Amino acid sequence: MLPIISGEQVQQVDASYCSTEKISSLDLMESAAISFVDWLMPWISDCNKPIYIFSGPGNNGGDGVAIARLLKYLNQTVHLIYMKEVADCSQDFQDNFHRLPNGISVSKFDVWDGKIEKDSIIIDAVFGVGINRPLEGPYLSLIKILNKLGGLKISIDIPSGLPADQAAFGTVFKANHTATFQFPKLSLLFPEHAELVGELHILDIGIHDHFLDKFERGHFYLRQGDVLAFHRTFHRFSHKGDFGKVLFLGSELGKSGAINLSGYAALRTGSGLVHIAPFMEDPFRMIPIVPELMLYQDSSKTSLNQFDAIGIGPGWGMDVDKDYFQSIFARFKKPMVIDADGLNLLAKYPELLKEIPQNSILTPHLKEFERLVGESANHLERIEKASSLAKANKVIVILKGAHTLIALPDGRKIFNSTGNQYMATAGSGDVLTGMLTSFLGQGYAPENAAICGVFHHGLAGEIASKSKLRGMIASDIIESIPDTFIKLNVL
Ligand SMILES: NC(=O)C1=CN([C@@H]2O[C@H](COP(=O)(O)OP(=O)(O)OC[C@H]3O[C@@H](n4cnc5c(N)ncnc54)[C@H](OP(=O)(O)O)[C@@H]3O)[C@@H](O)[C@H]2O)[C@H](O)CC1
Ligand SMILES: [K+]
Repeated sequence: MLPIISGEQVQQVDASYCSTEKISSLDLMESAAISFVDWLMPWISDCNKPIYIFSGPGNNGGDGVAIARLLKYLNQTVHLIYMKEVADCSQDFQDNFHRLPNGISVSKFDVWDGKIEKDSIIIDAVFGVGINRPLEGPYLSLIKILNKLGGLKISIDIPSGLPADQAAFGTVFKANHTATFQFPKLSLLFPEHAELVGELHILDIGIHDHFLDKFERGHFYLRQGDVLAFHRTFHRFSHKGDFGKVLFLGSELGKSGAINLSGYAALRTGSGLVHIAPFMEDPFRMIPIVPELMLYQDSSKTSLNQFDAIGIGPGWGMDVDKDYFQSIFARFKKPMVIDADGLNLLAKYPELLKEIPQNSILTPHLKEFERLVGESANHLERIEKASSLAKANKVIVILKGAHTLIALPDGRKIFNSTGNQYMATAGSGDVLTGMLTSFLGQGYAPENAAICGVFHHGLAGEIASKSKLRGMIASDIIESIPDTFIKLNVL
């Protein structure tokens, strides 16, 4: 998995990479500029819109100047506005400035006429990871002007004004797209920064992952190439018992869709046998959404250990009896998945947290998480609280949302890269519960089940939303689960 290093460590990684590869920092800036232009050109080459690049005094500004040159070579109309005397800018900025070809309109900000043609493309290269204080003076004036404009606005590496590892501390450029180099900076993953970052793109500039390893500080980014290694393989003699027997408890009357979705998702994730146990006097009267689902009647006296994994919480409501809830932890001694009202009940009876079997997986969304651990000032605090909850109770906490966080009991924090806004639909969480429970039931180590469940869930959402967009529903996500295994070549 890709380590997410701090903004300060970026310079050290650059230096280590440049000295090992025997290249200059200017060469690395050139790689960054080339990767940016290669990424940008396919979707702007036909529109022929003027491009305005705003360059600050550091290497982020230097990237902007190098990009101005490359775009000019590609016959684009480029305006470069720089902020500080060239002699006071970083060396790589200066070297690039002196390489600018003719035909680019170049202005210093304090004498710039302030005109930006309608429908232009704005590229923000004012500050990168070197920002160390809130914007003020001309920088603040500029970003305020740019934030009022519409159109396509792209930040290089990080929206200017946003610190790499903390919550925003003042005015920040509002990008529609952020193209960040090599790895995502932590603050780009915070939900409260979504409006500043826009769509996030990670551009490879050639620095191999192992240059980041020695700076690793417990945060990781989960990419497609990482996931295969977490999967179990099965052979042609495997039978349905090998694929696990799982159970979903619950769903009060009127919410039986929840366990149906979880159960159906577990089947599509590969579970051999899937049972659902609706909270009804006669659970056998329920007709499951697919005939492959089996019905089960639970009582607070019977052991659940015949199952390989169970999922609890979806559709429960808050009327569930505390003794019944508590009995589950005594009757099932293996890792389980706890979601939705299962989490709300834990918030109501926090003394039960200690009774949860070790390595169980808790899957709160932000609101459920707040009920469990209280309010957080920002996502940084939330990430730390999730990690503390995981460590203190020896459970895995999956904090759902864009870039879902997996907080492991050993302190590692993993951010997911799959999924999109269309997954914010009723039942999406029930599907995740089903997938996680399925992986646990298939004998995956809980950490691997969490990683695979979260990644495949997001990927299934991406695949399903391609044709459905806003009309995507949770059942569509389930129908796309098999395609995720095909895409990852997990056979
Ligand atoms: N491997 C990579 O990811 C590469 C990244 N590159 C790019 O380089 C930037 C980081 O460049 P750096 O020069 O370290 O930082 P910035 O460009 O963000 O600028 C820092 C300078 O700005 C001053 N500063 C900081 N905050 C403010 C502020 N609020 N107002 C005014 N000035 C500010 C600071 O100087 P001070 O002495 O004034 O503190 C710095 O001079 C990275 O983001 C990438 O875009 C490389 O191109 C190559 C590879
Ligand atoms: K920037």
